[in-house]
Amino acid sequence: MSVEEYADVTVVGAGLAGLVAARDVRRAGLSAIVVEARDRVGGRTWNRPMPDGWTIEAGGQYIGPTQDRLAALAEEVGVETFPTYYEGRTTWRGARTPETFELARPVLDELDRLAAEIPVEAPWQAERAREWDAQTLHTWLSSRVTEPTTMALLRLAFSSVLAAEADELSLLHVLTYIRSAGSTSMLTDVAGGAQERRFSGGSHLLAVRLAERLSSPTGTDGAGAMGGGGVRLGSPVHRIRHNRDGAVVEAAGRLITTRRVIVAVPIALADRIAYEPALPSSRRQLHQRMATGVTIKIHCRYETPFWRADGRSGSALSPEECVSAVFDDSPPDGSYGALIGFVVADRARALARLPAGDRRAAVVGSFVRYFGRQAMQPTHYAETDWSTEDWTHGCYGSNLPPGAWTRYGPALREPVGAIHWAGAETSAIWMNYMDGAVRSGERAAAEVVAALAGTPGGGPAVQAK
Ligand SMILES: Cc1cc2nc3c(=O)[nH]c(=O)nc-3n(C[C@H](O)[C@H](O)[C@H](O)COP(=O)(O)OP(=O)(O)OC[C@H]3O[C@@H](n4cnc5c(N)ncnc54)[C@H](O)[C@@H]3O)c2cc1C
Repeated sequence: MSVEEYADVTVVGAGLAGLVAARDVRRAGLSAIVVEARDRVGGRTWNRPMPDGWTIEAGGQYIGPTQDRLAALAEEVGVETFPTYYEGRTTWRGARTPETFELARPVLDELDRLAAEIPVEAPWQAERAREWDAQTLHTWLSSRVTEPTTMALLRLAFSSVLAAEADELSLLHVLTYIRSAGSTSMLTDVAGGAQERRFSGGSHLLAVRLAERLSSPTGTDGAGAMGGGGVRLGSPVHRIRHNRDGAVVEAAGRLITTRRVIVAVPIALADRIAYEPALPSSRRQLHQRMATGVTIKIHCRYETPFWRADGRSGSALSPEECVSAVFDDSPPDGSYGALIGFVVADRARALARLPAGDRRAAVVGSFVRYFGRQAMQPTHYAETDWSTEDWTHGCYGSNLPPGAWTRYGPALREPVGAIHWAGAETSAIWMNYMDGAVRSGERAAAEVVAALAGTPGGGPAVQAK
């Protein structure tokens, strides 16, 4: 027996995108139910409790300049930020020549110039869209860079940002990504870039507090009355029956009749839901091409941030190490030391094939080569392999291979009857980032509210049974 419910709007997915969409729908006086597969909210933001009593920020954690919608949300729910520790020198490991970094600069500048030609809302309409979408980032880099260490550096920069190798990515996708963030340096930098600040208590608090407000029995969020609804955990949606006027959303143990649906899940996961009638072919094909990145996030905790005494920032990079990017993740008071490391793309695929003991040895080995023998014995060690998370499949976000943006890009945000699309992947600004997730939720809610304005309520045209 399923629980039968009604809501003006049903949101699939209680990540930041879905929760923000529900907030805005309810602010417009409509009811909204958020249906979430996991037994927690937050999706790719996650204060993950570890068995030995510590908590790690396993998912997205940084906020930077121009991420204004995320900043506004943090202010609204009372979560403060603090600067990422970045004093001292960055540690580099790997072959380099005196020109390695110098030769990369003009290449990055050219990418920034090309990205500026992209219409942010419609990359497929760029004048050179077909030409750029017909090649991988690697093909393009190979036509510009002959010096091997510069090539390795550039491949490292993009694999760190997109969690995919340069030969997996359409050049148009990479340019779209750069355009959506503003520039390559916005993507890669700590100071002045996307890694500039962290959230006190973790970014997961944003989702937790939003969900608390949505579930509040008083039905208010401090900004005026809200429509009813709430968040239903442990309810994976497996089917949506829909037409122009409404839908029935079927989740484990639930049947929700609704006037509009907002699907706010990673695009690859949107394909796990059955749609009746079937989605248009362009939308379906987009689902099948938008592949998640591959990342294993590492946390190592130490008694002290010992690298600081050595004049090191705790940031480290290497095209040769298993852990190719590292940051200081210690608390603001430095009361203990913490490093986070990112194992991405081909390195993550290789690491995931090893048994647990060998994985730890490979990861800690990288930290030791970066910071010396003191890194050998972390007091705590954790890996989060997002590819094994059944309701995420990979991270940080999703990417398109050659030929997909120009063929299927227009389907990215186009509603299908009563179904609207949100999620960080659908944002024109800060695509694949938390800020993009917030923006996408706001956009999808505005679409739905506009679509329902002036239409009579009282139940959809699709029957529950
Ligand atoms: C390791 C890592 C590091 C990152 N670093 C950063 C960073 O520093 N800064 C930054 O801005 N971004 C970062 N990101 C990306 C950022 O976390 C995401 O872009 C953002 O959180 C996505 O939010 P979302 O709501 O679009 O999707 P999600 O958070 O993925 O939410 C989707 C929700 O839908 C649920 N779901 C899926 N399928 C179903 C179904 N069938 N039925 C019901 N529910 C379903 C999922 O369980 C999930 O809760 C990082 C991500 C990861 C994983």
